[in-house]
Amino acid sequence: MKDCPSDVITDEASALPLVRCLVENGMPVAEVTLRTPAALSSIRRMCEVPGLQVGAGTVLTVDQATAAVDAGACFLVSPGLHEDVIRYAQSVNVPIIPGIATPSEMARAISLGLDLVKFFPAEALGGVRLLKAIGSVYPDVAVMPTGGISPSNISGYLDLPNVVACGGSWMIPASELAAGDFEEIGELVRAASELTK
Ligand SMILES: O=C(O)C(=O)C[C@H](O)[C@H](O)COP(=O)(O)O
Repeated sequence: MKDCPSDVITDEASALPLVRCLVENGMPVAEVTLRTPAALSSIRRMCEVPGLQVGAGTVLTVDQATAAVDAGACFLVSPGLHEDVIRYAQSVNVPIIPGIATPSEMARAISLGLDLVKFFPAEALGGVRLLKAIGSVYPDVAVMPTGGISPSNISGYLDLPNVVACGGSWMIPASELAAGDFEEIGELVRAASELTK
């Protein structure tokens, strides 16, 4: 099964019910983006619950990376190649998945010792067509596309041999999360995890 992590939390009170909802509906990995003041405390609370691997996303600086690791994040995700963040993650042995958008950035990622990158923002860049072309020349680097992925286009990505996971926020809509509608979120999560089997 390829995993599909996701995404933004604005209120740490949502963290624990969200973890239960993700785990019960077959989602073993979640990325909490560091885009809200509640992100770090949410990561901390989510990590207390077994059954879910919680990572931090939108990690742009070494300070953020350090805080995320201190909060318990077991992987880090960045939108681009932040070399100081990559070196920090490597120095503390925490998996880092930085974003690449071109063959040159892929080459740079390889020279930094990476064998897993994010392809971001996937749909805006050219989607499956561009990723297939990049994968044909860098087949040994595993890729996690994110950005604009949805139930209508995810299978095209998952079918590519170098794609090991996809990320997306569609299964946790902000309005449902704010309203605490974990029934609806659960349905979307279950449907998403079915898509990856
Ligand atoms: O900044 C990062 O490190 C990220 O991981 C970005 C997220 O992957 C995308 O924001 C998800 O994109 P959507 O599914 O289109 O909402």
